[in-house]
Amino acid sequence: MSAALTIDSVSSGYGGAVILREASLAVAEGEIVSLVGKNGMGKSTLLKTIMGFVRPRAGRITLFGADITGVAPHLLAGRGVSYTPQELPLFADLTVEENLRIAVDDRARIRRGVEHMSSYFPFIAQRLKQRAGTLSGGEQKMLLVSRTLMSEPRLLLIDEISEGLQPSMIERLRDVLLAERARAGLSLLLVEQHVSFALALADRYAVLKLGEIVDSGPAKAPEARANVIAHLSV
Ligand SMILES: Nc1ncnc2c1ncn2[C@@H]1O[C@H](COP(=O)(O)OP(=O)(O)OP(=O)(O)O)[C@@H](O)[C@H]1O
Repeated sequence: MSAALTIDSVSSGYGGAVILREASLAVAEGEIVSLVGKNGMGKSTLLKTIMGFVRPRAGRITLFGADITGVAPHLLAGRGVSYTPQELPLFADLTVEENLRIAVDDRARIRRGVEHMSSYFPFIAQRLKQRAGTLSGGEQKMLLVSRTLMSEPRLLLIDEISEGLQPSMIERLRDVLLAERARAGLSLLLVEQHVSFALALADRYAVLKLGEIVDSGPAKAPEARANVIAHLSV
């Protein structure tokens, strides 16, 4: 399997603070990797460094074989990667439909995309004219995931999407992301605190501790859950 993403000995940080310390991780094409770790270990920083919001100080990042180390975020758009940050970047005053249109500019694709996403999240078809800011927190997250999927990324980076979601929404989200992987061969790097969701969705987990990947393994191995919980509790 060829790599969708490789992070090779990448260091980065903010001002004088070094956060990522020669972190290395790869996501194969079609693979789902869950990145777990305690608060403040650098998980979001890793995603932001991949996306060029934080400049790498050392190391190399490749996307589908092309070197993207230090490439600015706006230049990454159109290269098949899509990023869902922890903060919800929706336009609160725009309608559901207008928010979805941001992902695609072709009318036929918008129509097909809205239909497809509504098959996953029926509220979308029912609330196309509702302002996004008036949706519930969970619905806003589903709208954001829909918008991201409508851009048909080959690699999706998602930061803590399960936070604040009720169990049935989390299960729905897991099913949707697995369905999209099966349908479109999507690769996924997921930052997650919700261990059950992280392992149920992923092929592989990786643990980030003080800016380094300190453990990784198959997510469905019998010992995976205990390993991850041990890392999160010490
Ligand atoms: N813009 C910033 N400027 C300075 N320091 C920052 C900035 N963003 C994050 N940090 C610091 O970098 C460290 C890693 O933060 P990061 O958000 O990457 O961790 P995380 O593992 O995603 O944590 P959490 O699980 O709490 O979201 C933290 O100490 C944080 O305070």
